[in-house]
Amino acid sequence: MQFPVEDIDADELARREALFGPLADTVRELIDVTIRSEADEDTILEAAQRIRDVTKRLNDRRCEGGFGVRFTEHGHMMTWGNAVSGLRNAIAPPLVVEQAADGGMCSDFTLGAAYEGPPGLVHGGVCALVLDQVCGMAASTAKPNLTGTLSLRYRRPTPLGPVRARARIDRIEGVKTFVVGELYDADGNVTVSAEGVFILPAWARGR
Ligand SMILES: CCCCCCCC(=O)SCCNC(=O)CCNC(=O)[C@H](O)C(C)(C)COP(=O)(O)OP(=O)(O)OC[C@H]1O[C@@H](n2cnc3c(N)ncnc32)[C@H](O)[C@@H]1OP(=O)(O)O
Repeated sequence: MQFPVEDIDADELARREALFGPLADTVRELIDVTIRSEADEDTILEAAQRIRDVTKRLNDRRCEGGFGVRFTEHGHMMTWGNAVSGLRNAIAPPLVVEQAADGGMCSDFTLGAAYEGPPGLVHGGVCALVLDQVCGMAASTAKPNLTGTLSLRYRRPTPLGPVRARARIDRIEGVKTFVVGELYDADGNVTVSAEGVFILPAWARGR
């Protein structure tokens, strides 16, 4: 795995965040309204054409593959393509994950129409996606641990709307970090609980 270092200072980092963050926010709104719009046919056809035009312009210059995980010269990590928290990723809810008082990780976020599975409810795969990220971050505060096994118990449906995710380390055994986590609905009920084994990969040992 490559982790490129970009030769940019804090001002340039802030400039890029202020440029690309609102673009992703706008596209996220677009995704939501693409699902929910009840505009007339002409409006929909015009919108599709305009989106094609602007997509073509944005495509003129782009990086190869995904964004990757990049660092600034001062060690700031840019996970801007991340599917759950990426600043430039419009399909990310996005999650802002913070350290909780118990030393684990916590995030409050909203899952709208783009994350639906059963009517009005969050898709089970989206619950897994979010918990993988938050459990992975709890496991990776010191070293990069990859998901080896993630076991989920779907205890009750997760309604679309405000959701909380929490995760913390249960124990560490050699290269394996065992993590537990939960999703909560707006009333504070646990909807999904997770147990994960996160592994410090062979290529990262001794680094
Ligand atoms: C900060 C950002 C956080 C982001 C979080 C997002 C989380 C993610 O999405 S990560 C991406 C999804 N995960 C992956 O793609 C991982 C794919 N798998 C792999 O790369 C490898 O199989 C990997 C790294 C898990 C293990 O490979 P390797 O490093 O060679 O392990 P290896 O040396 O064989 O085994 C080490 C130990 O782990 C155990 N182990 C290996 N694989 C697994 C597994 N899948 N589940 C449980 N335990 C495992 C072994 O039994 C061994 O245990 P012990 O030390 O007791 O003998």
